[in-house]
Amino acid sequence: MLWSGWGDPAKARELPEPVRKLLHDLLGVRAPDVPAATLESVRLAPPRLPAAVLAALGGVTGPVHVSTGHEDRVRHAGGKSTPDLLRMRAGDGAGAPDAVVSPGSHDEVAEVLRVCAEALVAVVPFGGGTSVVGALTPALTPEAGAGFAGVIALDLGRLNRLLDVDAESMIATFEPGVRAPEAERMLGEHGLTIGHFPQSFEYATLGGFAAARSSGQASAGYGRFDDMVVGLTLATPAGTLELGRAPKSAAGPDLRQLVLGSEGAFGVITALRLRVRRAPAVKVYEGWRFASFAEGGAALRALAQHGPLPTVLRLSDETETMIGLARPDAIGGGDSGCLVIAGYEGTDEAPGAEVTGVSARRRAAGQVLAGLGGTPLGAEPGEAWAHGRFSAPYLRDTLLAEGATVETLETAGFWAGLPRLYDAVRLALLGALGSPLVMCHISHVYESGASLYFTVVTAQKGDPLEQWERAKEAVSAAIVAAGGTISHHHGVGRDHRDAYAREIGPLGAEILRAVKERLDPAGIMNPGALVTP
Ligand SMILES: Cc1cc2nc3c(=O)[nH]c(=O)nc-3n(C[C@H](O)[C@H](O)[C@H](O)COP(=O)(O)OP(=O)(O)OC[C@H]3O[C@@H](n4cnc5c(N)ncnc54)[C@H](O)[C@@H]3O)c2cc1C
Repeated sequence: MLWSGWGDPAKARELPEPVRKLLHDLLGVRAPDVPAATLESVRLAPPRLPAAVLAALGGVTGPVHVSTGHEDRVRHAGGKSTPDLLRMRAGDGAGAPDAVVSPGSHDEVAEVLRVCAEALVAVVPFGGGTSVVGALTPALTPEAGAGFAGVIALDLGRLNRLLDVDAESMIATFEPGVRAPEAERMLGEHGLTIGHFPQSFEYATLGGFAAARSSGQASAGYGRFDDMVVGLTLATPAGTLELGRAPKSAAGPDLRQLVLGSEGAFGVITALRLRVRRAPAVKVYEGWRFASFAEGGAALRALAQHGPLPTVLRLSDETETMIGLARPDAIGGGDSGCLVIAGYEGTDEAPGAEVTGVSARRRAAGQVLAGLGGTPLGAEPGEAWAHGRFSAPYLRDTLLAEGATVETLETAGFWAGLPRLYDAVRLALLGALGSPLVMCHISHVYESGASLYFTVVTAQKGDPLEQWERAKEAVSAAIVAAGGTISHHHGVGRDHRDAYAREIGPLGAEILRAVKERLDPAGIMNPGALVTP
């Protein structure tokens, strides 16, 4: 992973000429005066951890799995939000932990937590490091500086095994540090899939998906990640929680839901039992055009409420369609109207395929889309989307280097309130940034509502971090005021913490604090994330 950007540097993307021209002519983007920092030049505070603590941690994991090296600290200094990348490009390593510790088992995790609680060392569980909500940077917030002897990143990369496949119950048990492609490869050997394909698929881990309540591009067919977790193990400073002994239960509130989305603030997920599906034999993706976002939205709602649901269902608004963002390999060559991508995964061979098979669902969904004003565009847009589905984030690095800030943000609401939410976010962004390019799509649908996912591109003016923070504040306030949730799938971290507290109200925030105090009495777990200290 590129330390100051996204992904494999070999996959870096050139900016298509029409996009470059648009940026310069329409948005007034100009290349920054100062070149981006090199890894070696990133400024870090001297590591604070006392030698005795480092020795105790090394005694748990083996000294080779405790690092205070410059590169390790830089690589764990934050996630991959645009502010994180701007800080890295400016050589600002203030978010870096004092050490990176890599445990190899649940017991080692539990023991590291014990050592850290005793020595008052803050612990940041670190999966793939792809958080976009400031969930990995406690050192940047005053509450983490105060009172702690230091901060460690607890890198879960060594917990990378598939532990068990129960083919009868269709459950796979994983360690949390398995990256998504590796999880799919291992399950593929059993003819199975998780079906979770977020845009961060190449680098994010299963533990991170659970801890941040992630949702993937095929959520219409496979569900959100939190729907897939049937059981888990959580190591906390107060002991271990084992949760989930049946697919559903009426035995009181479901404590799994307290762990899902807990973002390392309560403990460390050390094992996950996931509901899995048969790997699809057939995958078909296609495009449809609607005249407007409202008409396309009505068609998606009909599919969500009355079926049949495609596996992938995504609707771009007019601006996103015009730019061609759903087809990142051909960006700049967009079209008019609003593009829908519908994908169908499964088989045509299994019993009942005449109703639930790929062909049957595609035919029936096609009738709904056509009946509600959609024009079929055939396979080409669908295949272009599938081909470029993980490549858009690479463009962000190119845009940052050009002097444009590009960032994404998302929310969700009930169908009836969605148009108001859409307008509120757009207005907040236009008000805060002048004349940015604002694009939106719907890619997660439910019977009662959907998510809205915005991509914003703007010329950098003054300090780009401050510029974005102001815009983000305005948007968060607009989302809360318009009745949306502060996050459908990115999570809370530090960036959304205050808005989340407003969303759940003072009593809700107190409940969270009480849970944290019980599981993490010393307050060492990812301080400042999720829960207002
Ligand atoms: C380019 C890009 C595209 C993205 N696309 C999507 C998308 O399509 N859908 C989506 O849902 N998200 C997306 N994200 C956000 C991000 O990938 C998700 O939040 C993902 O779930 C994070 O996983 P991770 O392994 O990288 O976790 P990290 O970023 O390492 O950690 C995220 C949070 O979880 C905690 N954590 C990690 N592992 C554990 C564990 N084992 N136990 C306890 N806490 C833990 C961390 O402390 C942190 O608070 C995207 C991010 C980027 C940069």
